Amino acid sequence: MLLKIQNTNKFLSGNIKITGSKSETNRLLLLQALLKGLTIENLSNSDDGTLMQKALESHSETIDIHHAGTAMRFLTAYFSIQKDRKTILTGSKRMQERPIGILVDALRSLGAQIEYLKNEGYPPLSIQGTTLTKSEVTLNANVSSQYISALMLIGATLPNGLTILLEGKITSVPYINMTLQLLHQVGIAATFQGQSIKIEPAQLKDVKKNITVESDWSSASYYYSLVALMHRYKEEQPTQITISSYKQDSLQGDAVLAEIYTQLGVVSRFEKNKLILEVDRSKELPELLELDLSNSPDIAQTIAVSCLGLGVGCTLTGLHTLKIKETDRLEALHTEITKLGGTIEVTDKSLHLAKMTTPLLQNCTIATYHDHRMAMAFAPLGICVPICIEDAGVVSKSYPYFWEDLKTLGFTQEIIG
Ligand SMILES: O=C(O)C1=C[C@@H](OP(=O)(O)O)[C@@H](O)[C@H](O)C1
Ligand SMILES: C=C(OP(=O)(O)O)C(=O)O
Repeated sequence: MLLKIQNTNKFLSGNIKITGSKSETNRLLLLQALLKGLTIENLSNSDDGTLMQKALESHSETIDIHHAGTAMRFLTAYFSIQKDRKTILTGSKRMQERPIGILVDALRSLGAQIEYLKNEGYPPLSIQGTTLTKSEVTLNANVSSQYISALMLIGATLPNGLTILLEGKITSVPYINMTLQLLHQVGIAATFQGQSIKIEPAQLKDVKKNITVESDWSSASYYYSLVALMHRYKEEQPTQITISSYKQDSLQGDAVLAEIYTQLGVVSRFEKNKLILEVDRSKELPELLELDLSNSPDIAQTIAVSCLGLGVGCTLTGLHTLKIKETDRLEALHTEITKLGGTIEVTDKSLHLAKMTTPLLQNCTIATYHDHRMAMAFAPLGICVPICIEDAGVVSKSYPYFWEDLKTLGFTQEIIG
């Protein structure tokens, strides 16, 4: 579906309800499968969450998790400990290009029986469930934190618990802390200090616990971007978006958005569990925004596109994980920002966008490369120029109602192909 979107009113007001964090959802679903008695509210309605839930309920030998990175990594660990069960875990073409060797090596060193069915180091995997007998593992922590979270989630089921020793600079640290906090919430003792994580063994009986998932901050980023772009328009244009349900003490690292976007003229405040976003037109925008996003890689595309639309230059570093996500996000940003008239340079771990001084090119068609965040990151530019988004349905990976929600904010949408 090729979607042409724009917001000619230059008017932005509305209330948006976003469902639970997909990261928290997929951790809690796995813990629920191990613990029983755990109930979860405000689950993510994302494809990734639904696929995870179905995979955990399935009795089939072959399980296809499509594009869901967390499901692939977390379920590799989960099926490794399902004694006497054989599982073939596969995913989309892109998933078969996303490396998993570090996690497989770590699980094998603990006693897991995992074989590669196609390419060494990549899904699909054949997993023969067994009891993992060892209790200490060392792995490289600089490629994906999901490998570490996967081990943490099953750690308490091992007879002697699990000590995870991390080598190198740890990436996406808030996601590891999220896993740690959720383990604590379900009563599993765990610590994370320096380069070492320790999970105590636990009797995984009925926990009788109800957890309400906070809404997804990565999804909230597109509204921060929209409000920031209103900085371009005159004083009289009302701008207020309320999004719910959020917490001031979030487990999600992407909550750092609130702080980052103050630099781009967005003021956000809490009213109970509602987050109210407004534009601060008196804010003088920087010439250049410099950020290290190694702790919040999923908001890199949103921020780069906000800067493009606002005519702010940006240097984003700590982006080494972007090349192995749903697409090579650095290359994808390079191609699509160039189409709009921007000047951008990328390396394998950073990007630099020059301050744009000419208007954005109109009616560009943005390719999305099977990446939900490419579609959603570029959509807010519809407040500046008419823009076409290719394969718009791709948003369902994390935010299936994104286009409907955008419509309620006055965006017109026309399917043109
Ligand atoms: O653990 C998680 O829920 C996630 C961790 C991050 O991945 P990396 O650790 O691979 O950067 C993030 O990009 C992804 O969307 C979700
Ligand atoms: C990278 C992402 O997801 P995953 O790695 O879980 O596929 C994402 O949602 O941006």
